[in-house]
Amino acid sequence: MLTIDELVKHHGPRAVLDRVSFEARPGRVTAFLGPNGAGKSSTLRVLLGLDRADGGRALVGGRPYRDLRAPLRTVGSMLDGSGAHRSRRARDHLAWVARSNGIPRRRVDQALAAVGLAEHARMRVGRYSLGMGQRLGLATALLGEPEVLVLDEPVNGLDPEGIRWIRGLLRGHADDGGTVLLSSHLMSEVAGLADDLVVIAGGRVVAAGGLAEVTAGHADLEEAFFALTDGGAR
Ligand SMILES: Nc1ncnc2c1ncn2[C@@H]1O[C@H](COP(=O)(O)OP(=O)(O)OP(=O)(O)O)[C@@H](O)[C@H]1O
Repeated sequence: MLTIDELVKHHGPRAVLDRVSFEARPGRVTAFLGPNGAGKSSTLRVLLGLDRADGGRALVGGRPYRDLRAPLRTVGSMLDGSGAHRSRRARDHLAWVARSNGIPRRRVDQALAAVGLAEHARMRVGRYSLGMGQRLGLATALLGEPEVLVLDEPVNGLDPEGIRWIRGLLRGHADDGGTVLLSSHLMSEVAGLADDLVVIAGGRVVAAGGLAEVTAGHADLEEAFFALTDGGAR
């Protein structure tokens, strides 16, 4: 369960988050949608303890991220690709992350297999394609078998087969009772995957609810998105 409650964030005099509130619930895939610069990454950075809010709260299972005892075993995340150094081999990177979070070493190969990188485990990350880097980022998120997944633009760089694969993976996680929050600025990416939508524009939540609820009265998800975000130009 993720709870974002009246979150406020300023950069200089500008409010980039203006009392943002929503929930992402277990057993559901929640898509966090908005045009470029809407405030998606800013929200996720506060949620994951990478940035401080100027007001409000962001909670993972009822606690602020910084209070989690074993964060990667509670919430797996992916922001900005794999997070691994280019000179590192994928397996060594994951082993290091596992060690730092008290995660059993056997999880390294399991996570690599889960994202289809078992055969490239010893390759240096600098030689990975964009899509392979995304898969490694996901392996890192899955490493601690967390209940919650928070993914910023997870589909970036994936080919159609990769997109289909990640959809199945996230669907399976939610169907097993997990909580999935993923951000996207592309409607087509989340159509057919998300159960719930949160639409943000100009730092404010402009719609939130079930897929059918948010898209009611619009021809499709894309039409709803443009209507809710003033064509993404806000
Ligand atoms: N460190 C910073 N200093 C100043 N402004 C910032 C900073 N970080 C973000 N912003 C501004 O905050 C606003 C929200 O940015 P954010 O990255 O959260 O948007 P986003 O919805 O994730 O967009 P995108 O889809 O392009 O990733 C933008 O106008 C951005 O320029």
